[in-house]
Amino acid sequence: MAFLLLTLSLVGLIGTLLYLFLTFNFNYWKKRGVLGPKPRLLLGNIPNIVLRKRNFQYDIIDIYREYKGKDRFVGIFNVRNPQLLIIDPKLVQDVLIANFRNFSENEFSKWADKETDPLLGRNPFILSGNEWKEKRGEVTPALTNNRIKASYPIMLSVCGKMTKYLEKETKKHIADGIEARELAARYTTEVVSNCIYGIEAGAFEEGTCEIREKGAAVLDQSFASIVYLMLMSAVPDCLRGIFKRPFMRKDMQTYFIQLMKEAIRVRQSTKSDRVDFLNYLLQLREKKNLSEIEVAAHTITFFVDGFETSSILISNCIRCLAQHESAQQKLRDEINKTIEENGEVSFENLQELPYLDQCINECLRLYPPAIASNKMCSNACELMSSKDKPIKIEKGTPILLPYYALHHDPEYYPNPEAFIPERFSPENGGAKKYKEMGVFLPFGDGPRICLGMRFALCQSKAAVVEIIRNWKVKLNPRTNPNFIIDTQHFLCVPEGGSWLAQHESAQQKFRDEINKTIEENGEMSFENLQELPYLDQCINECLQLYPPAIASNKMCSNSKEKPIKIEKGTPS
Ligand code: HEM
Repeated sequence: MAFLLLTLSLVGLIGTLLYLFLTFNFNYWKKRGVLGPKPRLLLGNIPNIVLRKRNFQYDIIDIYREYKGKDRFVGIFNVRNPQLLIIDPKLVQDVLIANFRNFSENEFSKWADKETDPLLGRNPFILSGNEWKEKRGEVTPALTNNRIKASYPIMLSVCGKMTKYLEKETKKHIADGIEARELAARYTTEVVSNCIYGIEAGAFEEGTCEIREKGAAVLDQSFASIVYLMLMSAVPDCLRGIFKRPFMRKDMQTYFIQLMKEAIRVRQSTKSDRVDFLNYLLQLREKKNLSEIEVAAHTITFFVDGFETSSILISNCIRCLAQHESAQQKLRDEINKTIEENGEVSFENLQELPYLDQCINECLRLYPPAIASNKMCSNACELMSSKDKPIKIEKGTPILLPYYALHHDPEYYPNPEAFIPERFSPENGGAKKYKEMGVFLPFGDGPRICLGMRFALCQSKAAVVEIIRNWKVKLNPRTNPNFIIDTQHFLCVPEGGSWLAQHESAQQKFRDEINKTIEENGEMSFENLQELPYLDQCINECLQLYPPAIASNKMCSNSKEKPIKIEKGTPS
């Protein structure tokens, strides 16, 4: 009995201590005069990090909507940890640009470091202070316009491989069609392998592609890691070191270091002088005497920050165009006109195609791959509330910038759920207008703006051009037409995927018919020409769509009294 009483008292004591630990901070924002929803025990204000009934970002979007107009920011809790959610776009700009000195760190830097994560810990996204400046400074020259231009022919050659792959796949008649993100991931894997390591990944070949699998695994693991680190926010700062674990598995690190070594070996043995990323890294290694780990860390940046984000942009853009046939046709016309005039879509053309730019921007607005940005206060400072009351922000306070919620706010974007590329037309002020308002942030802004933005836009635009010029894209019925952010993902990925309806490109089907005839008969005889069924169908469809004689002007040749009196000579 005494033992039972003792056990019960102990359980009660532990329960009470745990309860106090989890809730003692719940008046943190109230004490500072910051508005905010009441947090729940264990769940805080972002319950779906734990419950996983929907993507936890929807919890944040709901709070944004509820508190918009009430103040410039909201005080919320992640489990028990106070965070400041910014609502006013002017304040978002302040955090990113004007007041950068006080918000220069990403919250992620609390969780990863060079000791636990030798490769990820050297990524500019994670670093802070002088180390961040140094590493960012090292990668920046590798992504100049000239280097991206030098990579453009490689991107075009990967585009060609993608088309061949699609031609093969469409003949297989898979009931569900082709999943757009899977297709785009093959493309970005091949581009990154070629541009960064100078080696072929074989991402469009039959069977498994090792680089693709490893690249995807780095990020799959990251989702679990994000959930883990959100939960670990509940742990006091002084205890965090005990729970630190690497985000990248040891075998992955070894794989990517080996890959980089092999790439360097091949480059040096072929004495190639390709002006690409690897070439730049080799020069940098010499100049700064970089270690193996440091060089490998730079290559990993592309996999971690660029591979998945770009494939999401490409697949979401194709999805939007598949759902909006007239936009798709308008884009195809723009591409075809450029090819007609220049014989190709050059690197310069790609930057200038206005409708392509609008489609990409509208897709980045609707579905920004990074749904929100998690910053951290790096120096204690004050932020002004809407009533001009200064609020003290402590060093280390997480600051949440809700990119998706801003992009979907009807005050800035009327009819925000609709795909309307024309919002970004030059006549409407283009993307610049929204950037200046602080409401268009797919790549962030300020000194920590995405380093790979131009590379990402170039590879994504090249892929979209390639697909749209060759294929009429439609969604397979397996695709949920409503875009619901996947519960399992921390980036803007649709639940269930975007399945593209399979149909052969008319051009390819036509080419196959001609080749088959020549193969069988050695030539295209006069008789063959009359008999080719698909040629006949194409010609008829074209005549129906664009009859060379737009109308016919006939004349009544007999005067008739009934039923309608038509005088002789009346044109009809
Ligand atoms: C469509 C594709 C991409 C999107 C939407 C995207 C988006 C972003 C966003 C939102 C940030 C954080 C900005 C902030 O709020 O602080 C970021 C940072 C970053 N991105 Fe990207 N990104 C893309 C592709 C790439 C690529 C291809 C690279 C390859 C190098 C890259 C490298 C980085 C790096 C290194 C950072 C950290 C910069 C810093 O902290 O100084 N990104 N990106």
